[in-house]
Amino acid sequence: MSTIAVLGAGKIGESLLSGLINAGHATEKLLFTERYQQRAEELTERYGVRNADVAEAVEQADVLVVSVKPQDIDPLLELISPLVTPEKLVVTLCAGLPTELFERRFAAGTPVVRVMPNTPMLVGEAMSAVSAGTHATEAHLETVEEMLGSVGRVVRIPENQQDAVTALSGSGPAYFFYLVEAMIDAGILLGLPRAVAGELVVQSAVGSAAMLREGEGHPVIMREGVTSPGGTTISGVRELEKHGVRAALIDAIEAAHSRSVELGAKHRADPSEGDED
Ligand SMILES: NC(=O)C1=CN([C@@H]2O[C@H](COP(=O)(O)OP(=O)(O)OC[C@H]3O[C@@H](n4cnc5c(N)ncnc54)[C@H](OP(=O)(O)O)[C@@H]3O)[C@@H](O)[C@H]2O)C=CC1
Ligand SMILES: O=C(O)[C@@H]1CCC=N1
Repeated sequence: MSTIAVLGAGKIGESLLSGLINAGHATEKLLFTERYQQRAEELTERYGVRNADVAEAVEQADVLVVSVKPQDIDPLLELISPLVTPEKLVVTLCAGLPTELFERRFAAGTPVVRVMPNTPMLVGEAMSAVSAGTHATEAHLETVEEMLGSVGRVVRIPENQQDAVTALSGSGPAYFFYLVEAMIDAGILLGLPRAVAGELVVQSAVGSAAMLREGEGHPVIMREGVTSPGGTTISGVRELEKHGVRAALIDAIEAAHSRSVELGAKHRADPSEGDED
């Protein structure tokens, strides 16, 4: 079992720690670094995982998971670049940041794998997409896939698709939660108690997700199955169309993509690559 250090245990770093522990990863084989002592103490208390300073984490871990905000990457790289050797595997979860940024900063030959996961990792239902950097081998990819496979599903993609994946499945849970929030508000408007509205909406979401996962048809076919002629659903769907909800979702995901490109632009060897949007 590899020793994994999470560098920056914020929301996604904590999701990973929690998901790995739930999946049976030994807590002694997990480490994390954090900026603030209070946050570090909370996490150690919650998960029984050891907080380390950066030097200790880099020395002791086989796999270094970089999970700070893209805006915080430079100071972290300053600290770890002199310490990381090519025997380590670096896994970056940072939106927008290309593997070549890490490769430029680390010792020649250091393997880097870029990953875009999502927070359902917390409950073992993440969707993660992985891309190998220049020096990452099949064995490195398999190590990452094994780690992420224990907390959800994993696909391999070319790195030039990572910004799109970030917008779609990285940010995706936020859009589903937003929809659920809005539907619960509608229940409240119609006079249902909040708890009842919440249960109705969440179970409807879970049931719909299960049908989608079973893959028994295209989402359009499943929606048609709910939409009785002259019935209630078509009245609702007409409002969604009138308000341009489909276009709004497409625009939202396109905007998230642009932001991912923008976050990476200043770190690319050729910054003009970020100018496409
Ligand atoms: N949240 C999500 O759903 C997803 C996030 N990601 C990516 O994961 C990364 C983290 O995102 P998220 O978890 O949301 O952000 P958070 O801000 O919650 O987490 C980042 C954590 O890293 C800490 N940190 C910053 N610099 C250092 C440092 N030098 N050493 C140790 N700890 C440090 C931050 O501390 P402080 O609070 O003081 O800033 C914070 O606790 C981002 O790059 C994001 O793109 C990828 C997929 C999904
Ligand atoms: O909002 C963000 O930037 C991160 C990346 C994908 C999900 N959360």
